[in-house]
Amino acid sequence: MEAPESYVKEDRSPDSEDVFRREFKRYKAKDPAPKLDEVIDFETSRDRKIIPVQIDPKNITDHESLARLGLLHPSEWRVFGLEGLLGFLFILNPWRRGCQRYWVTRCLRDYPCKPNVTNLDKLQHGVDNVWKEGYPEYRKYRLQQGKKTQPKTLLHKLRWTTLGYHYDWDKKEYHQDRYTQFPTDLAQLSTHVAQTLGFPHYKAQSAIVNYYGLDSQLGGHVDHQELDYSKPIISFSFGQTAIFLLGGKTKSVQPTAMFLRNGDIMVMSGDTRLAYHGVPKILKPPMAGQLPEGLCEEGGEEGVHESMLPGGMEESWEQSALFMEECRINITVRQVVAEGKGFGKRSCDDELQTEPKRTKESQYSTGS
Ligand SMILES: O=C(O)CCC(=O)C(=O)O
Ligand SMILES: [Fe+2]
Repeated sequence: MEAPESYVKEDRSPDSEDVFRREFKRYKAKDPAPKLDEVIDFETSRDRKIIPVQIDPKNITDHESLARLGLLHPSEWRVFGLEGLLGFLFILNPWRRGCQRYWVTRCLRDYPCKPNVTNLDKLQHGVDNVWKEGYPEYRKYRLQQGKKTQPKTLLHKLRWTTLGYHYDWDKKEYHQDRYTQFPTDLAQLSTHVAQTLGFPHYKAQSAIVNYYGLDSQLGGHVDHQELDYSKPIISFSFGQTAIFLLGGKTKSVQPTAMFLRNGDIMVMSGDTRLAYHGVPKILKPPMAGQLPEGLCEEGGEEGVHESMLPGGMEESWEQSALFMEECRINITVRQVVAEGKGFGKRSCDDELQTEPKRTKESQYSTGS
């Protein structure tokens, strides 16, 4: 698979003039830039479609682990649903001070290392440690910005990393043998978030970490290759703000546009587990080189796991910060197979029947 210059994994099916696509194009447009007044903003939560959600205190079983992973006590989380989108949950930046840096650092420095899989593997000789090999050149590029003719660097070309069961983008499937150990910290984070939101026994088995530049998009798609639809997709956003479109089971459903900002967590379950979604735009920061507030915070709160404290990251953060000035990271965590079931059988036959018509193109395509 060739890495696209601009990250467009866009749907090119014949019925392309569908509502989802129309909205995608509208938000993607540069000139004129779209009006953003209809984009749902959970920060101000003014839209009448927004429904506040109460966490069931019975689900808060291990707030100390959540704290160690960098999250506020769930009683402080601001959780929302959206009218007409059953199973969708939005948690507005529930992180403790300074704790997002840890996850950003993991996504940049550690998760893209071998044996995990990245889009760069097929690009060239194979890169063992993308950050280590790519950062010096990237830094030089950024310091010389203005010379637009300069070719993009290796780090600019990093588009995704897969973890756990590695999604095969060519065959468009997971395979039981394409597996490397899922990172323990991310598994803990996902299972604790899932448990708190009422999804006990969640198994984080696979993740796609997406890296977006300021000109990147992710075309409309449904994540339907997992074999257990009864388990949610949990999405963690860091860095620059995205406009996220969440539609319905077909592309004829008018999608809802919302901002996904640094620190926000989103869950797609129930009806929205198989909904079309995509990212038509990353918003440029108000001032060039501006980091989201949460990434400027220095942490050091009590009860946070030692490895998450900035002490161990001080030197490296300066580098990560430079990169995050022009980047958005999203991690989507998935449970691929139901507990006790193998790869042979889909565990939710009911959902299978209601699955949307799939075209080859409606899945991830590289856009190249
Ligand atoms: O970047 C996002 O918010 C969405 C990512 C996504 O949909 C995916 O990786 O399947
Ligand atoms: Fe997705």
